[in-house]
Amino acid sequence: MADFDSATKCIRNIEKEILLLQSEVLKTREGLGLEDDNVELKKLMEENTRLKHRLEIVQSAIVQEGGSIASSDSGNQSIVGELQQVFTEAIQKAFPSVLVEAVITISSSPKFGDYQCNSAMQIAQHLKQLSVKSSPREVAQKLVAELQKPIPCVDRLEIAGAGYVNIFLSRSYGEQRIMSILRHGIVVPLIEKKRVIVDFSSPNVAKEMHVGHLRSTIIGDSICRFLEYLGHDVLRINHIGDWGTQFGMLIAHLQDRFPNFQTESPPISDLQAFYKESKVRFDSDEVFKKRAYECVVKLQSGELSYLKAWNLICDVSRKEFQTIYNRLDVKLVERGESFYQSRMEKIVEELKQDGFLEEDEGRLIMWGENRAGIPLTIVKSDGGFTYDTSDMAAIKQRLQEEKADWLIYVTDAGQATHFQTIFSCAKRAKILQESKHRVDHVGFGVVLGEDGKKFKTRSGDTVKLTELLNEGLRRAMEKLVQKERNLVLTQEELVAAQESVAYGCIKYADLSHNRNNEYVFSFDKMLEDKGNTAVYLLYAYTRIRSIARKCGGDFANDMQKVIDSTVIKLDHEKEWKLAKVLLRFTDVMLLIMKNLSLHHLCEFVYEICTAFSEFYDSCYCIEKNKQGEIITVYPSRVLLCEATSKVLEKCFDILGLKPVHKI
Ligand SMILES: NC(=[NH2+])NCCC[C@H](N)C(=O)O
Repeated sequence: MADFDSATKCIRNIEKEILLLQSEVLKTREGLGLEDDNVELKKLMEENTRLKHRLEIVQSAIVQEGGSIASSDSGNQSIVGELQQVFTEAIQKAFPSVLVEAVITISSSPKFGDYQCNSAMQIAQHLKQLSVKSSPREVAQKLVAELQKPIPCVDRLEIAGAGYVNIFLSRSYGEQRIMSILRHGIVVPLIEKKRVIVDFSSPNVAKEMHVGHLRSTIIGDSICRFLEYLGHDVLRINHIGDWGTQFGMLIAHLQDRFPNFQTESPPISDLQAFYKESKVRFDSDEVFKKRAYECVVKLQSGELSYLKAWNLICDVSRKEFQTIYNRLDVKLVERGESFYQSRMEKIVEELKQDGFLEEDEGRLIMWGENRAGIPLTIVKSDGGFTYDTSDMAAIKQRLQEEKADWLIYVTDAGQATHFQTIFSCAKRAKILQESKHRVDHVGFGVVLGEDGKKFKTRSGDTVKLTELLNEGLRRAMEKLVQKERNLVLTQEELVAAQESVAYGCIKYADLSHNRNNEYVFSFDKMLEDKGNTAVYLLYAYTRIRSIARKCGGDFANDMQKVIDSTVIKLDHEKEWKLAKVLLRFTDVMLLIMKNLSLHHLCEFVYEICTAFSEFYDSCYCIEKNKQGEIITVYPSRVLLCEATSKVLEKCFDILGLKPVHKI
């Protein structure tokens, strides 16, 4: 592994060098437009030749390093990455004057191969600009001619249509890779490890934790699982709304309702009702309102009995949130808005001093770069801080104190502008540096009911999450009983299956939709056992797991022995098709790294399960006689099942699904 890491580092350095050299070559080439008698021209041309020569040396070094990685038994490299590299090199050799990186896509139909390189058209365009006439098909031919040396993962290349290069994967390469998954497990893709802070869930104290927060919880947790799997150092932050003026009225109301709250814990079970009561008083009673404001000042100045009252109120919500997190198995570190109080004071002073704040009708506002969009309100006209202030203090704390390289915020898409402005202001204030930091606002659409309207109960109230999860459990059990699973499973197994299905389907329904779109919450749909649902996948997985068990002998008891003594052959079309899907795992991971959209992983898992079911329908893994006794077991196929279950397991882990042994 150490060798592997250093080889990758080396490649990365070389790649950087190449980029630098390429840009220099470009600059030098631009010099070619100078008049003939320009003395600089000769120098530049010499420089150009020198750089080109240097580029070739670096490229051949890359090929050597790349070769050593491909031949090492890491068994889990990105196929798209490898093809991209080989094709880009071929482009550079065949068309040295063109600076185009190869684009590799997955073919839309098997007749176009497994992968495709469609760069010939782009290259032809570039050549045209350089006054070289060449059709895309000719370009493709030249490219393929350049690719005569065997590429480890490729069986053959074909030119099709207007100049597409169809790439067919090599079966023996596929067999080796599947064997490697069995021997060494799935190797984590090689990427630079980062310190990432994911801000998600983040409900508000004393207010409803609603389906929007549930979406944030599910998506955020899955993103964390994904990043943790890749080996990043992840801090999961629950940025709860636990500060602000509403605490004034809550504390004032608490003092009246439970005067001895300091010694006896007040029995507030329904904090939302308590909130509503205090709000009614706040809106109708001037004396109460005045007292509420005084309470805020006392709380913010840190007076003990006020802090105590505040904590009591937060505790009620905290407990409610925690039961939801426990049920969904989501881990979070609470660090609410209150955490930033002193930091808000500090950053306001700094922003003032640096001249970033402007007065606007008594408020202090801050514009982002180029004064685009709407400005942040940093200080309200009454001197108070806002949501914007806390996010400015938070971004600074996360980048400077926590030394994060990457910040992710998971909230509804409605907050996109807020975060873009925060990022923009943080750049202006030199807190955020684009060259050093990555920031993402991971937005998502609203949750709708089956009627296409905002998700509400029949009576029009917000749906309580505890009740929603309870309904999930009830409906999951109904489904299991319908399938007569209660007759086969023990009580314990049945409950395990119920929880796995209920929470699994709620999470999966959310994750499998493109998060940018609104999404219709429907228990009926998510509990269907056909189609891209958790139920279908959990059943498929359990079925795959049971195959080895049914084979008995070493298959059931000592899989390692089978792995050590079997050579996988993927002769049947359906075996090969399934294997090719499995081998896309790394590329799916790398895609999600870019766009943090987990529906790609759901589509991938679904594709694995459908490819598996095609394989299982056409290929015997076990043959039985009429009496139902096993007469033949096909070890290679059983191993393909084993590899499939390994890949599925990883994906389920990332999606937060918990498969059960029996279902
Ligand atoms: N750093 C942040 N602003 N995180 C998101 C907070 C979400 C906010 N509490 C809400 O309910 O909408």
